[in-house]
Amino acid sequence: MSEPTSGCPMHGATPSSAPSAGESIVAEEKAQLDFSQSMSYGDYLQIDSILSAQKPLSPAHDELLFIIQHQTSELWMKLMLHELTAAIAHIAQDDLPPAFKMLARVSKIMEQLVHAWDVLATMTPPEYSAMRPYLGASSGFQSFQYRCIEFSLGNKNAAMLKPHAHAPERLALVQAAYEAPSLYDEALKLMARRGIAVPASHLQRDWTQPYVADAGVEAAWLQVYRAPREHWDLYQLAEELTDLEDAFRLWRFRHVTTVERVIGFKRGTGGTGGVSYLRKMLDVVLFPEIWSLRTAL
Ligand code: HEM
Ligand SMILES: N[C@@H](CC(=O)c1ccccc1NC=O)C(=O)O
Repeated sequence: MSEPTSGCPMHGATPSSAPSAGESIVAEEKAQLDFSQSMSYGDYLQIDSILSAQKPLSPAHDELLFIIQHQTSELWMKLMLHELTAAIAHIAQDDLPPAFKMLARVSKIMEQLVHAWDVLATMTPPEYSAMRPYLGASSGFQSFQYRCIEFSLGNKNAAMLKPHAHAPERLALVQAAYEAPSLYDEALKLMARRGIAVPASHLQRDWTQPYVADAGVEAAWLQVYRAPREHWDLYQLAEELTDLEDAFRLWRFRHVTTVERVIGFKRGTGGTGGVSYLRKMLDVVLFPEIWSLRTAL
């Protein structure tokens, strides 16, 4: 078993012979204390493997923050993808109530990641500069789970497959998300199955191509928003998509702002212009007609 990277705060405390108040409470509660024969908390959660996965490369104090911030984000992204892929599958099967539950969870996870920036923003430019040289050419740009999320939400771009070309298993996952209909594509197919006219160009197409906004699709959503009671679940779906894109926009904004406060306008380790690239990403609109219909309503 590998050692955890940090010590327990109580390490070194000597137990006294008389039972303490805490010990009496534990005895009264009859909590199980012997785990030599049964599965414990750490066994079930694989805590040893999680806590041995932080391997700072620099002597900088703040590198542990940086690593944990990214690792926890990747764990939340794993759950997001789990929920998102299941939600897409449920929509494709006309089974909306579970999809609503899953999409609401995805939005809450995204909100959680928005708030997570507050922790990272405690790192100052000199603190980050101390560890940045150790990052080499690595960058969040190469996160395969992040790319799967972008693709599942319809932001398709073939160039984003390239950083995964050297790792066939990961490439296959990103490629699958790239080739599949996105959440929005499935929402439009659902709308057509419900008898609302959606342009054929948006129902059967090469799903690897970036989504192009369309007046006919806006007209379709307008029918829903002009008579919500008649199309309640499509209306609810559209509002859940709005929640999700709203939260994602906040995440992008907090990212670019944190990056500017930490590295200014330096180029990114991933090779992009840095803040200039991330600012371009603020212009991405995932579900365009869901936003434009509001002006037309
Ligand atoms: C001090 C903290 C951070 C800095 C300075 C930073 C900087 C950058 C920069 C400059 C880029 C552009 C790509 C490049 O050339 O490297 C980028 C992309 C990215 N970063 Fe960060 N980042 C930070 C924290 C984070 C965190 C906590 C996450 C959470 C997972 C994250 C996820 C990403 C992702 C997913 C991309 C790709 C975005 C896209 O392609 O739209 N970054 N980051
Ligand atoms: N792109 C960042 C480096 C960076 O933030 C990073 C490096 C390794 C793993 C994750 C990272 N986070 C987001 O890009 C930079 O240019 O400083």
